[in-house]
Amino acid sequence: MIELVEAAVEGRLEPTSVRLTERRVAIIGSNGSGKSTLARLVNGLVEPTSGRVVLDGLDTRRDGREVRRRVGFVFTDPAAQLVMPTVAEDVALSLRKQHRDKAERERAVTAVLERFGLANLALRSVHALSGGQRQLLAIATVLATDPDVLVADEPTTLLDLANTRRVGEVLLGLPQQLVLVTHDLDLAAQCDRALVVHESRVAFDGPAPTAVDHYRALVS
Ligand SMILES: Nc1ncnc2c1ncn2[C@@H]1O[C@H](COP(=O)(O)OP(=O)(O)OP(=O)(O)O)[C@@H](O)[C@H]1O
Repeated sequence: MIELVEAAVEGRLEPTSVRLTERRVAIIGSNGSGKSTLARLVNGLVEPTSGRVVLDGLDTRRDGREVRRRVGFVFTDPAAQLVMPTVAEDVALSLRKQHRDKAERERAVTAVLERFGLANLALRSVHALSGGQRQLLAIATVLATDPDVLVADEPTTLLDLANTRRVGEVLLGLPQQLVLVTHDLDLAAQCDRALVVHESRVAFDGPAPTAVDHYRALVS
């Protein structure tokens, strides 16, 4: 469970208290409203300047390292997190701690790539992938570490319609808890709960379709 207790980031997010237990939680709202700040609080990338953020009993400020091990983060631009020359090497890098044995690691890499429909691209340079393939790979490398929670910050913003659907389906179908910051209101509406962030505070929190309507009304 993710819990924010009066968690605030000065100038970016007013004191916010929420308990997130649903499997798929969307965060929507205008540019600069505080969505990324809220999402980054969850994995300790941003620390609260007051209040606290707790993940399954772990305080993000006190237990930052353990929190980051349990919470995977996917960025808008997958290039930011793909560091190895080939697709297979990139997945292998994120599996190096779980599988120290090389043969075992290679089997695990194959399994991850198959799960995401990337097996035929294993030897491809990460620079020679389409945007959608690259984002799927970024998600695959994060999930390879088996996090309890996945936070994705506008993961479909750079993608075309088909890839937005594909990545959306992958994310919404995950067994892990998902915190999804998105401007894609169709995607947000499919979540189990959505928060509307407006002018640095949570202006609405409830069922996702209702939250989408609330956001539309706010900006109309
Ligand atoms: N590293 C930072 N240091 C200081 N202020 C920041 C930092 N990052 C963002 N901000 C400010 O905090 C506020 C909220 O930003 P945030 O990135 O959380 O918004 P957002 O809702 O995710 O926006 P967008 O949809 O444009 O990505 C903005 O006013 C922004 O300028």
